[in-house]
Amino acid sequence: MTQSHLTPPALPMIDLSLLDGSENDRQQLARSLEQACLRHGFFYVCEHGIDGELIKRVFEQSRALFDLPDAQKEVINKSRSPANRGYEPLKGQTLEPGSPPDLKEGFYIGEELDASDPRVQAGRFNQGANQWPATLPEFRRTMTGYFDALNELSARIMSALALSLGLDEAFFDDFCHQPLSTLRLLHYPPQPARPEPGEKGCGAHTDFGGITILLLDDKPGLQVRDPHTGQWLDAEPVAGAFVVNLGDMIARWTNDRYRSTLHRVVNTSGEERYSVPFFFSGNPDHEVRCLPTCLAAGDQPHYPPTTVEAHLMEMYRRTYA
Ligand SMILES: O=C(O)CCC(=O)C(=O)O
Ligand SMILES: [Fe+2]
Repeated sequence: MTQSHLTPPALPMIDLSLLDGSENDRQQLARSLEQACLRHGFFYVCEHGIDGELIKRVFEQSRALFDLPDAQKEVINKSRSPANRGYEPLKGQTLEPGSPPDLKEGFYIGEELDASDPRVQAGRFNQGANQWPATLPEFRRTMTGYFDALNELSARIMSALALSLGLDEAFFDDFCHQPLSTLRLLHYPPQPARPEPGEKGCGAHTDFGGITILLLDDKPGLQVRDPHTGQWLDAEPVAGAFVVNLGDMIARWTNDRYRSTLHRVVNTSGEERYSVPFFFSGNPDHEVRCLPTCLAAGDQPHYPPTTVEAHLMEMYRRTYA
């Protein structure tokens, strides 16, 4: 056994199967999730029910995509898509203002909506068709299967979050209905021997939306800033578990009781690193407002109500400005 197996993970582990257990189990889940959200806003989730074979295929297809010749990736460049779907080249995003561009390439997938869908006709934010790689026959089916599975998993995690906040488990059902979700494939080449000052795989940032479910390969690199000590913790991959983190919307719901947490990636593994974040942002029309259980008597909400769509548009505007 190597040393890393003996070191407990830096972040708490949440067993999601407790959601289907006894009342005691559900209380245990609620309390451990509450602690995880208050302490880090970042945690591992195991017993999540997602098929390991599907996860294997997602990584295979992701690798195959990034291995395509540049010319084939260019044909499906994200800049050709009104819904922000497709390929984002290396250094295409700068998540940490003032730092060099991120040393990663990416690929964005969302719900497949054709031009006749009312949401597309109305020009709603990020809604539309995907751009699929023509030369990878298994890619679309694999990613669509994973996308659907993670929408369901997200809804379960939202139920658990509701319990952790003293709410009915169905509280977020309206939020979870017809959600706006983004599946993002990422590839981080090894950092160059002499990186630019401040150069990272992914600059320090918080995620915009509701929750993020992050699938990691076996390479380290993800670092999470401890909100209480300011230290950067290494979030090592744990086989069979996802990393889940709270996005910026959570502060609006909870009046800053739960917060999103800064994180970044520095791929010093010396090898290629692949990860697959899934951003669950919920129903675009859902109104995000201070939760009844998060407003003590005499307190005022720190944020005015907004909608999911308005919140996301504002966050995108700031990052890609
Ligand atoms: O690759 C990772 O481990 C993290 C990616 C991430 O934070 C993001 O895409 O928002
Ligand atoms: Fe992130």
